[in-house]
Amino acid sequence: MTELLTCAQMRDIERRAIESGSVTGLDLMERAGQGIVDAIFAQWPELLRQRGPVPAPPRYFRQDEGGYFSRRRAVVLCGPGNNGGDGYVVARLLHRMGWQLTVFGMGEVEDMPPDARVNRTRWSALGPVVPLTCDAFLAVSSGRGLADVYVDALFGTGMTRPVQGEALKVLDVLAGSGGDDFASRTVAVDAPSGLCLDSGHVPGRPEGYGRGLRSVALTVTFDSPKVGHVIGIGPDICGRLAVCDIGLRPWREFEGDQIDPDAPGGTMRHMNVRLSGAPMVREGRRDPEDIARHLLKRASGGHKFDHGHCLVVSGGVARTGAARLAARAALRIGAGLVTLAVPPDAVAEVAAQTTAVMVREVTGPADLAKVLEDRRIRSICLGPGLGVGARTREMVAVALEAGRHVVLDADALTSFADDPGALFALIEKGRVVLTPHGGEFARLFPEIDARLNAPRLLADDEAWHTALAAQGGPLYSKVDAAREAAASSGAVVLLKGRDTVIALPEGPAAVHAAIGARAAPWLATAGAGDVLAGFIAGLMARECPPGDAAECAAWLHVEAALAFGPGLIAEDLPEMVPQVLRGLENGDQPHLVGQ
Ligand SMILES: NC(=O)C1=CN([C@@H]2O[C@H](COP(=O)(O)OP(=O)(O)OC[C@H]3O[C@@H](n4cnc5c(N)ncnc54)[C@H](OP(=O)(O)O)[C@@H]3O)[C@@H](O)[C@H]2O)[C@@H](O)CC1
Ligand SMILES: [K+]
Repeated sequence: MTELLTCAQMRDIERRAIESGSVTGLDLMERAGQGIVDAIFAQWPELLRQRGPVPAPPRYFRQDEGGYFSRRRAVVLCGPGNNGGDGYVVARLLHRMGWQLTVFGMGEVEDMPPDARVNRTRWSALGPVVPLTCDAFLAVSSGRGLADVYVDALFGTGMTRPVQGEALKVLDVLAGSGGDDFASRTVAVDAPSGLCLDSGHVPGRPEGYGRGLRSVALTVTFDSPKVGHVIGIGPDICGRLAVCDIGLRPWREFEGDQIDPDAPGGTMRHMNVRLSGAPMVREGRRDPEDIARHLLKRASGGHKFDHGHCLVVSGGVARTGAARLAARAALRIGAGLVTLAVPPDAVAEVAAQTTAVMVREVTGPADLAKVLEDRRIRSICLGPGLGVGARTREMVAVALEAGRHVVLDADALTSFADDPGALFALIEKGRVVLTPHGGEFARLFPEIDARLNAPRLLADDEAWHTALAAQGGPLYSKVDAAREAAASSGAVVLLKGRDTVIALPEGPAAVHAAIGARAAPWLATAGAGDVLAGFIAGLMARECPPGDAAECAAWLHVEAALAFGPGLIAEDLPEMVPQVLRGLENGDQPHLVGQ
C-alpha cells in the first residue's frame, strides 16, 4: 500500500519541512537533483561507463570540481519554476561527472522562485542557458545526433494551465512527433511536463503530446507518487516511476483519518488516497492484503452461519448467469452460506447449474422482504442480470430498507437513472456499496460526470482549486468525482476502471491501479464485474466493513486475474481465490505496481 499525494499536499509537506528550520528549500532541491541523477544511472547503468576515447574538455569544464570528462551528453529542459530548478541541479551534477550538457531554459532568471534562481545562477557559472525554442532544440539533435539522456524539467506540480507556444512544440517533438525517439531516453522530473498530477490528464491534450500516448522512459517523483501518476493517462505516459526519498518523512506525520471539510486544500489528509498493490509505506487503514489474510482465519469449529449468509438476487430465466457468478464469488471469498433468490420460472435453470449455492424461489419484492426476515442474512447483492425497471427498483428498496449490507451493481444502478435521488434517499450510510462502471456512474451522477469529462472544469471544493481556477487548472479528477459521489449518495462508491477509485462517504479514498506488474488487461471480460460484486457481498457477509470490502475485493479481483493469466473468463476468477489466499498464507509477495 502506498500513500498517494495531491500536489497541494506535497507543497504542504515541503512548506512544513522548510518552516521547521531543519531543512532549506535549496537542500530539498539538491536532494531532488541528486535523486534524479541516481535514478538515471539506475535505469541506464551503462551510462556510467566511458564511451570511446575521451575528448578534450570544453572551455567551461572545471576540473577543480573533481569531475572527469566524458563523451556522454545530456539535454536538460528547464522550466521557469522549481521543476526547472531541479533540472539545473541535474545539469550541474552531470557536468561534475564530465558530461557534456546542453541546457535550455524558460523565462527570466529574476522571475524565478528563489531556490530555482540560485540553481540557475550556479549553472550559469558552468555553461550557457539557451532560451527554449523548438528550432534551437531541433538544431542540437540534428547537429550532433541524439543525446544519451533528455531531462524534462519544464513543469511539475506547479503546472497551472495547458502548455502552449514553444514549450508545447518542444514537448510534441520530445514525444516523437518528428519521428525521432527521444522518449526512450527521456527522464521526466516529477511528471512528463504538462501532465496534471492531480487528475492524470494533460490539459488541452487528452492523448498527451506527440502522436498519441507515448511514454517517457522514466519519471522520478519525490517522497510519494502523486495521484496523477496512477490515474487517467498518467500510467501511459510516465514510463517507469521512481520515487525518490528526499527526507520529508518527519513532516508528513499527521493525525486522523478524516477530511476536514473546512480545511484549506493544502491541509494534510491521512491516508485519503492510497494505491493498492504497492509497498506499504505507513500504517493506517488496513491494507487489502491484510484484510484478505484475516479471511484465512476462519474460527475453528465455527458454524457456517458464523461466516455470514449472503443473498444474491437473480434475474429471470436465461438471465441468471450473472447472479450465479456473483454467488459463486461470494462463496469462494468465504461467506458461510450463499443463497440465490430466483424468480419461479428460473428456479429449474439455476438449480441445474449450482451445487453449493442454495436456491430460494422469490416471486417479487414482498417475497424478498419475507426472506429478509431471516436475520442471519448479513449481506445482499443486487444488480447482475436483474433487469432494468420498476421491479428492480422495488427489490432494491426492500433490500435497502432491511438494514443489511448491500452491494448494488449493474441493473440495480441503471434502474435509478431517471431518479437517482430516490435511490440515495434509501441509502443508510455505512451499509451500501455502489459499483458503477463509467456509464452507470454517468447515469447516477450526471452532474459529477459532466465535470469529470469536461476537459477543463475544476474541483471547486478547495480553496487552492478556486485560486487556480482563474488560471485554468488543475483538472477535476476521478478521485474528486468518486469522493463527491460517495459524499452525495452516502454509499461507498467503487468507480471501476483500470484506475479503480474507491471513495467512502466520510472522505477517504483509495486508488486501485492495475498498472505495471498489476496490469491485467484480460480482466476486461464479460461477467468480471458480477464477480467483483459477489466478492464485495461475500466479504460484507463476513462482517467486513463496506469500504474495506470494496478495497479488498478490488485487490483480490486483480490478484485472481494475474494468477490465472491471459485466457481468463469470468468463471475462472472465483476459482483462483483459493490460490491467491494460499499465496498470502505462504507469505508470497503479491504483485506490486512498481515491479
Ligand atoms: N514540493 C517539494 O517538496 C519539492 C518540489 N520540487 C520541485 O518543484 C516542483 C514544483 O515547483 P513549482 O511549484 O515552482 O512548480 P513548477 O512545476 O516548476 O511550475 C511552476 C512554474 O511554471 C509556470 N507554469 C505553470 N504552468 C505553465 C504553463 N502551462 N505554461 C507556462 N508556464 C507554466 C508557472 O508560472 P505561473 O503560473 O506562476 O505564471 C511557474 O513559473 C516539483 O514538481 C518538483 O520538481 C523539488 O525541488 C523537491 C521538493
Ligand atoms: K517535468
